[in-house]
Amino acid sequence: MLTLALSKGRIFEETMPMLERAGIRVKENPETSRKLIIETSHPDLRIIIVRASDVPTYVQFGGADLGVAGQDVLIENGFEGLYVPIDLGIAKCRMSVAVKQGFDYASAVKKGARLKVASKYVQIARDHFATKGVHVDLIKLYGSMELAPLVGLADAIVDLVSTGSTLKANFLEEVEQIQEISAHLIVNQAAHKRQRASMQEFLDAFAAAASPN
Ligand SMILES: Nc1ncnc2c1ncn2[C@@H]1O[C@H](COP(=O)(O)OP(=O)(O)OP(=O)(O)O)[C@@H](O)[C@H]1O
Ligand SMILES: O=P(O)(O)OC[C@H]1O[C@H](OP(=O)(O)OP(=O)(O)O)[C@H](O)[C@@H]1O
Repeated sequence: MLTLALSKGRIFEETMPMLERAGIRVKENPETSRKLIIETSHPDLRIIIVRASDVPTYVQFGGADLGVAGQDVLIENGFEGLYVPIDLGIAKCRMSVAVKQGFDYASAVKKGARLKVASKYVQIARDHFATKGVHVDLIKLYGSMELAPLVGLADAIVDLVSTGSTLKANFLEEVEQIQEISAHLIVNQAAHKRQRASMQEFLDAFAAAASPN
């Protein structure tokens, strides 16, 4: 039996069609069921439902053999113990820097100002500003990052952007794109070595269903 870790919401919704293309049906809908372990129509595959940011942890420590996680979560978590074989091309968005409309980010950077940056993605933010040579004070948040510049908590945020409508609704603007993000299949390295044959069927199914960039 192999265990696949998924998070509720867009990762689950966008992974389902991939499994269905391989003829695998999931027996419960996590949006309506309270169950955290869900059987599939495949006798050798079950799904566990965890927080998006916990998917790499479950896979890394063997609580799951496989998982689907965004690159944002992977970069923040680190890749230790993980094999990342397939860019699934789902949950596509980008990691960006955003500021309050009217804040002159370019000249603040040019002047060498020290910026207060709020983000859930502190590792990505730290690396980005270090590469640019910009001094920042990082403020770790767990959600609603868009609020931080509006109430004076931060000059800028580092967050995911897709349509841009969340930024627009909160009078923010995207001033820098850090990187494109999509969800990847991740595999426990030890499980991959041990169970290569039984895993290959699922790796092939995901590879066939993936639509990478
Ligand atoms: N607006 C978006 N459009 C497309 N993909 C997105 C968007 N926002 C996030 N994602 C991607 O989908 C993944 C899962 O996002 P989701 O919103 O389900 O979890 P989360 O709320 O960020 O995680 P957690 O519950 O752990 O805080 C993210 O890690 C990211 O890779
Ligand atoms: O550019 P947009 O299309 O508006 O998407 C961007 C929003 O999407 C993500 O939030 P998400 O939708 O995951 O909100 P949630 O974490 O509250 O579910 C992200 O944190 C942004 O707030």
